Amino acid sequence: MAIRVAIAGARGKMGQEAVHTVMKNENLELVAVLDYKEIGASLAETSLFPESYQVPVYLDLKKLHAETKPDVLVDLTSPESVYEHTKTALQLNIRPVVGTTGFSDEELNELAQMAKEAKLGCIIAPNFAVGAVLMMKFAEQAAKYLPDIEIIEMHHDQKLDAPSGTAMKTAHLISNQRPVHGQGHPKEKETLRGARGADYDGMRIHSVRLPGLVAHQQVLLGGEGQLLTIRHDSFNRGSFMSGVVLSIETVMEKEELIYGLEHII
Ligand SMILES: NC(=O)C1=CN([C@@H]2O[C@H](COP(=O)(O)OP(=O)(O)OC[C@H]3O[C@@H](n4cnc5c(N)ncnc54)[C@H](OP(=O)(O)O)[C@@H]3O)[C@@H](O)[C@H]2O)C=CC1
Ligand SMILES: O=C(O)C1=N[C@H](C(=O)O)C[C@H](O)C1
Repeated sequence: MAIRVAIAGARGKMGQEAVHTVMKNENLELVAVLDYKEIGASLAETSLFPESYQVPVYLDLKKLHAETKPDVLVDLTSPESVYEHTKTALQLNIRPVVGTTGFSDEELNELAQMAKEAKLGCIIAPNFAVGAVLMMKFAEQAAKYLPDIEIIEMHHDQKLDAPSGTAMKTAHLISNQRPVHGQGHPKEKETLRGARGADYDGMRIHSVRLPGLVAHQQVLLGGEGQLLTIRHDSFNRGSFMSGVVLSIETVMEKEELIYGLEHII
């Protein structure tokens, strides 16, 4: 039987790609989309999708659930709405697959507790691209040997959160491998605020936003007389789709929250 999928954020850059991916996959059925603006009764009524996409649009997740009974909610919305969507989905027995970034640690902990109590799968993946997951894992390993690290993430200029979820996840993985320590000269002083980037346990994160970019990150690991650079580039949003499908399939088999695609690939 096909997995019944609902998508929140279907009009967005990732959402549109995800809609096409689910529609084309015979093991998945797109039963509804969740929006927060009046865009018509069905996806086909928007100019974004073909006439054949007769997928109902809901403004309320509870109503969506009552009428279309999805197994999974894929969230590709905004940092402002994702926490409430995920919480409500878990309360309604819908398994969340979340690509939206911008969670606080407290929110992640609370959702993990909810998923555990409900024995419900929930996957939160800051990056669905397999190459990006490898980049993070390689950086985590390399940090044992080269613990002075700066992360440079580069994204399109429509991105709402900084640093990116991927940079935060990378820093989180690396921080398990290296002692917290300051980097650069102990007496260094910024003459322009922000010049040294954000500080994550002494590691520095720099966020670049430019038109033309999609999603790119490099991790710079410095040692005496040497530099290791680990870089990943997503050139289009198709790069994320195999991870979205894998997450939808896998979340059906899980009974807890999983944070990061590295736990399921
Ligand atoms: N995990 C991963 O691999 C990836 C994650 N992302 C993350 O996914 C999220 C979306 O990215 P992207 O597609 O580029 O962003 P977009 O801004 O292009 O799309 C977001 C869409 O969500 C809609 N939206 C906002 N709030 C709600 C709501 N409450 N209910 C339903 N829809 C809503 C927006 O509508 P409107 O514009 O009208 O406000 C918009 O159509 C971001 O957090 C981004 O960081 C992105 C790429 C890969
Ligand atoms: O907003 C984006 O585009 C992306 N967001 C995710 C993030 O914040 O890491 C994943 C990817 O980098 C694209």
